[in-house]
Amino acid sequence: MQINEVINQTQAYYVNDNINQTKAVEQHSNLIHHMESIGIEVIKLNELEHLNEQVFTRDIGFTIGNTFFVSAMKEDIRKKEQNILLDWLQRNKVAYFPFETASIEGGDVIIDHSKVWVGISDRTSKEAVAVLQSQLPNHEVSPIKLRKDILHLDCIFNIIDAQTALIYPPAMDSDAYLMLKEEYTLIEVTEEEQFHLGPNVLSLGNKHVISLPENKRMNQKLTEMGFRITEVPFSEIIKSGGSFRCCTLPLIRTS
Ligand SMILES: NC(=[NH2+])NCCC[C@H](N)C(=O)O
Repeated sequence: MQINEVINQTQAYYVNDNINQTKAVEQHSNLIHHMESIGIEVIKLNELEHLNEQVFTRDIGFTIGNTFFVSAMKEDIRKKEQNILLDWLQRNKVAYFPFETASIEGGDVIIDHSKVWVGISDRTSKEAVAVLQSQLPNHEVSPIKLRKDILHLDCIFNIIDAQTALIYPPAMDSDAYLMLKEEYTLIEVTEEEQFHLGPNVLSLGNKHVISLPENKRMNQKLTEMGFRITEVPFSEIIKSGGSFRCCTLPLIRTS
């Protein structure tokens, strides 16, 4: 994992410093270890050395109800990741819906039962949102316009239990913010926490959340609200623009 080709703002910031690969691999293994230790079955796709973004598996697809949607990636380097996913889906006989035209990436798709929030970003288009809505007649798919410098919706918004969400309001359209405020108790993160991808925690259910040790204030606030925080170091991986949510892709949703 390295920053060779800059495809987002976080990478632009860290490109000279770049990624300590040994440390990145160690941090990623540690995340998997934590997940397995609480009974999550982790499936790893084949890794290809030259696919530097492959760790961000969240973006290549998403499950809604019983359907697995295969994303249409915007960046060429990431399109190559899809072959490995398609091969796995076919070998395991998992049916899927492939987005073929307009681009959409899983980091922009946040699912809450019958509500689906989709970031409109440089990576995800309005056209794709319309296709998604047509595939999901029993869901309400709502677009959320993101500020230009924001990569994906999950960099600024994440649902962590039935009624609570983390949010960085300045980076989204104000109408969308008001809509989300109606739905959730919103915990606002600071600019610095957003820069460190604070909202991109991994929510494991039952108020258990995996978060970065750097985001002390945010973690403390969550703890006070009754969440159980496991701090997992991920400093090398976030240099490429994604954190815990981006590095995971749930395959089964019960609702
Ligand atoms: N779900 C996410 N926020 N993913 C982050 C992906 C980061 C990756 N370097 C990219 O630019 O595509």
